[in-house]
Amino acid sequence: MTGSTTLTNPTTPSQPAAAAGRPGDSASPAVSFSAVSKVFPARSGPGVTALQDVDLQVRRGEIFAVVGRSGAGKSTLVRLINGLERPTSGRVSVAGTDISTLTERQLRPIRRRIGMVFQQFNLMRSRTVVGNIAFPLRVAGVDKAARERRVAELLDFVGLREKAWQYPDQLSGGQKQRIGIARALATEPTLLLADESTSALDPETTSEVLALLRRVNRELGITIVVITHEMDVVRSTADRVAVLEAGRVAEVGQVQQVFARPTHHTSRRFVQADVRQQPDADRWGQLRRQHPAKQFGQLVSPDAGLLSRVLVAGAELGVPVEVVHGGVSTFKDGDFSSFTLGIEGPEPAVAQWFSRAHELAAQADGMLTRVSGPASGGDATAGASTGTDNTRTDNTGTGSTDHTDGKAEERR
Ligand SMILES: Nc1ncnc2c1ncn2[C@@H]1O[C@H](COP(=O)(O)OP(=O)(O)OP(=O)(O)O)[C@@H](O)[C@H]1O
Repeated sequence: MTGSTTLTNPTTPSQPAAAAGRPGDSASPAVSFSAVSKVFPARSGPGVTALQDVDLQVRRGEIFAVVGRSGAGKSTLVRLINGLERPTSGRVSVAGTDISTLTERQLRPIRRRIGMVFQQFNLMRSRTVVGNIAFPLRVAGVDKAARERRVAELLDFVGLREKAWQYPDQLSGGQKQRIGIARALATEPTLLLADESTSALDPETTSEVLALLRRVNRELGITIVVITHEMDVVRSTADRVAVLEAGRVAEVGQVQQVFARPTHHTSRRFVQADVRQQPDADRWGQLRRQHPAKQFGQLVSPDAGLLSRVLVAGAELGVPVEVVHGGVSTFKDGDFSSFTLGIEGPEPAVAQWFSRAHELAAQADGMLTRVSGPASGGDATAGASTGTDNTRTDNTGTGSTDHTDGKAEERR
């Protein structure tokens, strides 16, 4: 039995290099969408535009998340990557091969290099765990001895060897998904598509499955595209994220960057739903009642050390600054801090502190937004986003949704 990280390839290496995503083709991205639109014809009328002018590149070796609300076009995007749908216009390439015009037969070796993990696991109830994992190997024509070796390796990798002869109905949801992942890895894919792979699981089991996906990426070097509507999945798992809104890419970037400075109103809503460290409307009201003499600033940054630097700047300028709300969120490769600060003192000194703190925040790839005015509740994430103009003051404390949306549209 080999160790958990030394998975071998039982399939015959008959696929063309570009399709398989093997070395020699290393310059091309794992997946590339160029001006892709997908329109589903309707019985009458213009049809449903599921994706419109999508330009995206998934880099080799990364975990790339696609987040969007129901109907945003996430599943259509996945189905275009594995060739189950064809673009109405534009080009979809997998490991450098344009798959938009390939026949079913030409698509087969490419699909073999793409593993799929599903929300509802899609295990065959009539087959044992071994039978389920071995199934794609049977289809690929792998002989019995190689199949058995591979299944044993995969069961070790996902830590479920003792379940080998059980049936799916005898497994918990998390175990089913780990078997689903083992099956997806059977033919040694270079790309894994995880479509809402944790949506049916409780939070603890979700963490286990996401940890397994991170191991698949780290130890096996497999590129992963994670489709989700949950920002905490993005935060804890992905390197980069694309936010889909009504079939268009609203925003794409490094996960921490998108959390720190979401530039589109849809991204802001997703971030806001996840970053609990920012006060909601009730908490804003409470803060203003507790600190009637204070002004407020919202400090966000991937650098947790920024907080102490802005506090020191306050001490140097004789402006008392204190943390009144906030905390640190954990990401795949680091942290993201969000603190609400209460600032007190005469206006020239406070303005001087804001100016200095803005500079410090910019140096730390973070952002400080000044929040003041009537106690009308707050929307700190939206406020933070408007604060890309560092000199701005959010006088409503609500993030002025109309204004921020307008800004975001300009930036698209
Ligand atoms: N085969 C189809 N025929 C017609 N319309 C479709 C088809 N597949 C998807 N659509 C439409 O395309 C749009 C995008 O659907 P898609 O399933 O890709 O979204 P989604 O983001 O995956 O949503 P969900 O999270 O609910 O699964 C929706 O308006 C949907 O109704």
